[in-house]
Amino acid sequence: MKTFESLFEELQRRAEERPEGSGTVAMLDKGVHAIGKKLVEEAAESWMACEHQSDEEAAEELSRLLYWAQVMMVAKGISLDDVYKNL
Ligand SMILES: N=c1c2ncn([C@@H]3O[C@H](COP(=O)(O)OP(=O)(O)OP(=O)(O)O)[C@@H](O)[C@H]3O)c2ncn1[C@@H]1O[C@H](COP(=O)(O)O)[C@@H](O)[C@H]1O
Repeated sequence: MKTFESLFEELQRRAEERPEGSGTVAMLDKGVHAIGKKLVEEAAESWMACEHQSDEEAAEELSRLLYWAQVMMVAKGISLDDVYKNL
């Protein structure tokens, strides 16, 4: 199963290798403003799912929120350690 750490490594590899068809690469090219909009959108969808939908749907939305947080980290060059030291 994928973990937070393994997804982050995968996204960093995408940024380095820039494979054809990667949605992550496309969004990294759009930049922080566009990524920020997706981050906020998924945060709102996570909130709504947690209030009004099933636990499974809430978990799905929350997984997307984590993905977009990671895309933002890659875009900004922020490492896992940079984030973890604040936890
Ligand atoms: N975990 C994710 C992931 N979670 C969310 N998303 C993106 O976030 C979007 C949000 O989904 P929604 O259902 O909310 O769709 P939406 O808001 O209607 O989507 P849009 O039409 O606005 O894109 C999805 O369409 C994906 O673009 C993800 N995109 C990629 N990954 C993983 O990231 C890795 C790299 O992916 P690629 O860069 O695409 O190869 C792979 O392991 C993928 O599984």
